[in-house]
Amino acid sequence: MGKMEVRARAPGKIILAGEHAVVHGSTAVAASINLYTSVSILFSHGDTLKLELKDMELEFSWPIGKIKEVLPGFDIPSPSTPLSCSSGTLKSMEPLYEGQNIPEAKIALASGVLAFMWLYTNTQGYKPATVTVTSELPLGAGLGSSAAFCVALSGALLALSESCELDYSQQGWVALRNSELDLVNKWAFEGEKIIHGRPSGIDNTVSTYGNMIQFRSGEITRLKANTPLKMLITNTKVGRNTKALVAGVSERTLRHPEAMASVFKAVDSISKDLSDIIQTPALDDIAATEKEEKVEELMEMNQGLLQCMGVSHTTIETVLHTTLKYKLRSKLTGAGGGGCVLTLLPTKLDVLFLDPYNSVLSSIVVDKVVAELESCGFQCFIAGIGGNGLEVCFDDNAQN
Ligand SMILES: Nc1ncnc2c1ncn2[C@@H]1O[C@H](COP(=O)(O)OP(=O)(O)OP(=O)(O)O)[C@@H](O)[C@H]1O
Ligand SMILES: C[C@@](O)(CCO)CC(=O)[O-]
Ligand SMILES: [Mg+2]
Repeated sequence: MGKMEVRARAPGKIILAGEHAVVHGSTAVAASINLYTSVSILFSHGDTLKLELKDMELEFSWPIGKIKEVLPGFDIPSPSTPLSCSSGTLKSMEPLYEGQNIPEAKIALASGVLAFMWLYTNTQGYKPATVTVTSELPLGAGLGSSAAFCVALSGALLALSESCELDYSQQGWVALRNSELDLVNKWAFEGEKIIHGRPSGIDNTVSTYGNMIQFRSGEITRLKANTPLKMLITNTKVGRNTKALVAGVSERTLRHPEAMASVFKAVDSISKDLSDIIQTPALDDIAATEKEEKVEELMEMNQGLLQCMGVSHTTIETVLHTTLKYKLRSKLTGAGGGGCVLTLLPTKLDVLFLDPYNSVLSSIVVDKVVAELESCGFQCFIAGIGGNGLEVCFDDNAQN
């Protein structure tokens, strides 16, 4: 007997080094953060498929007949065979959101809705259901909201399909087996392609498996972090979309192939150095401080190269200058063009974390820099780094 209901949650991420260059074959390093996107699916007996995006107060509803018309051929879904959505199929899916009145300001959501529809029909066919999405992640801000959405959705869909053999009696959040995570990751990548155009796969991979990873051309190395990194995250609140930024870097690469190849090669070395440093244990406080200084320097170098790629922004530059006044180094994270910036908080600042969600900072320096950044209209927070990846829950009573 299959299960009727499931919830899945997947984390967002920060990229410590290597964004954009990773699309062109360089190494990158990323870690999960403790902010999640959750998807719940409840099969129903009606003849509609509903998608509720709770945070945006948006609700989509399609008669099953309409879905069959637009996306024929999924009467027998094949959840164990990840399939790419061709550009022709994407085009033919447009009528699905045309009648749904997406407000102009939220039009970027259309690609997320199409990714949903592709993943749903491929794994569940035309079953009526209500799918509910909630997220703690800011959308389009560099923290991997698109990947967390695709991973949580693929996780929930596969957990309800025959390709997963799960023990439904388990209580609370449970992890899937590695082979199942591999399948979720492949499906989430297909969703990311619909949203991003040309994703490297790093975001969905770190969201699926969690912790910290080194990633190069689809090859994953799970890192054993021996360095506790504390990062301040500043959201410039300037909206942007990853697809356009990734395309912009590719165009620059076509115009200046040799120069950009050198930039990507430099980023590759930075990511590898960073990965080595993170994995080497520090034997005493002096060694720990030296390691942090190297991390800071590598972040600063990576930021310079991101500027070469054309993905910085005046607000990002403001964050860099503001933090530098306090001798703190920063770099953009994710696709740039606005979005979030990371600032390393060295342990010597003696930062105290009392609560992972509402972190209370004891450091005078951090208090001052946060106040100055917030006076510019930015939003600062500290997230836990390197936690679990995708988890699912069949326990109807569990709320969190
Ligand atoms: N909770 C969600 N519900 C529906 N769609 C979502 C959700 N989260 C993300 N998306 C889709 O992903 C898009 C944002 O993805 P985008 O890749 O541009 O930014 P990001 O993933 O937040 O940042 P980055 O890719 O730099 O890490 C949204 O416009 C929407 O289409
Ligand atoms: C900009 C990018 O490198 C990271 C976005 O988080 C795109 C990708 O790797 O898919
Ligand atoms: Mg994204």
